Amino acid sequence: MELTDLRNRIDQLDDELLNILNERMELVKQVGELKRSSQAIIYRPEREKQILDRLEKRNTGLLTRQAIDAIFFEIFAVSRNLELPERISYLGPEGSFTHQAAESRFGGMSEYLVLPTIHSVFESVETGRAKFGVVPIENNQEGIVVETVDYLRDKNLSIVAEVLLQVHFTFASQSDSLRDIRRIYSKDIAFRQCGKFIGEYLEGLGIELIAVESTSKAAKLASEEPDAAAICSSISARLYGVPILFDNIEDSDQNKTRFLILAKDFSNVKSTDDKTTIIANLPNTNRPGVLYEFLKDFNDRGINLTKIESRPMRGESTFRYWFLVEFLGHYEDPAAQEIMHKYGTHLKWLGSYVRVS
Ligand SMILES: O=C(O)C(=O)C[C@]1(C(=O)O)C=C[C@@H](O)C=C1
Repeated sequence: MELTDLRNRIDQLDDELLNILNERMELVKQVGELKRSSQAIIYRPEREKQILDRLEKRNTGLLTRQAIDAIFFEIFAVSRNLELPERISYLGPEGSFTHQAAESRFGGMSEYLVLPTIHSVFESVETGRAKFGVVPIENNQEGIVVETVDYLRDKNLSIVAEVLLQVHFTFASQSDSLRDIRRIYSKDIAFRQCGKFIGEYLEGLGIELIAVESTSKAAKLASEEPDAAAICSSISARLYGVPILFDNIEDSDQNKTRFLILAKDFSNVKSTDDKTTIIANLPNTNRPGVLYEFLKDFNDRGINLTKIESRPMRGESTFRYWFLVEFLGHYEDPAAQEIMHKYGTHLKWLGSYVRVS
């Protein structure tokens, strides 16, 4: 077929797609009306997963699961906006990896509130300025983001969903020569994740490494200072117009960051593959065997623990800890319920949500 013929055929299909999408939106609008009259929750990640899983099974064409996810997450985001526009806050500035994570779930059309700290994201959701908040919780090379973990304990927000993002760093600077660069801005975690690149290319050049709150702040600073560079995401380098000198400079290509979507008083319906996050404030953690017995309770019930993170009890003179614990399954599963009842107020349930692997 000739190019014009192909394009004519594409135009015809786009017309059909548009009609079908509008037809879908008519139904979504009715769902929205039903939900509003019963005060039901608009965002239903487990329903979205069900749709995506079903489509993947039916799919016989060229689209990969990743492509189906990308297209349909955008459709869901538009649908939710039609049902009820909801504001989403995220750890900024614009162009941060958290921004990317937020857009992957809430699409390009949602209203976003860009906030400077993890604390301010928690606060915006607590006060209702945003319906959802997006924060990083861990990186698979670097470990936990302690600020997020500590606020999960101290604030009263629920986990709605998790997002996994493959992280790539770029080295961007207005300077064409590495010898003219005097300082590099980035987040401390990013400096550590790009250790090999820094060692190979920048050692001995007397360059100062300056840690700032986010990699996009680093890009912004590098856009203002010609003798500076940033280790940042490629979106933020582009956003601030800083030329990229090297791409994918991270030590490991397995580098993934996990983000959480938070909301107030939120609870997901069970899906086929859930994860649960709780805080454990165990009594008498200094008595031998307390932690062992707690973990054994999970093992005895066949519950797969996926994470246990110790954090110090602040304001005490001894070394005592509380734990962030994650396990596979939903909070409503009988085995999980048994543990929740056994430990009562010593456990705080943060959320059960669709697991992303
Ligand atoms: O099924 C619903 O509950 C809807 O609101 C519809 C819909 C969709 O677009 O399919 C939109 C938002 C929800 O997160 C899940 C699904």
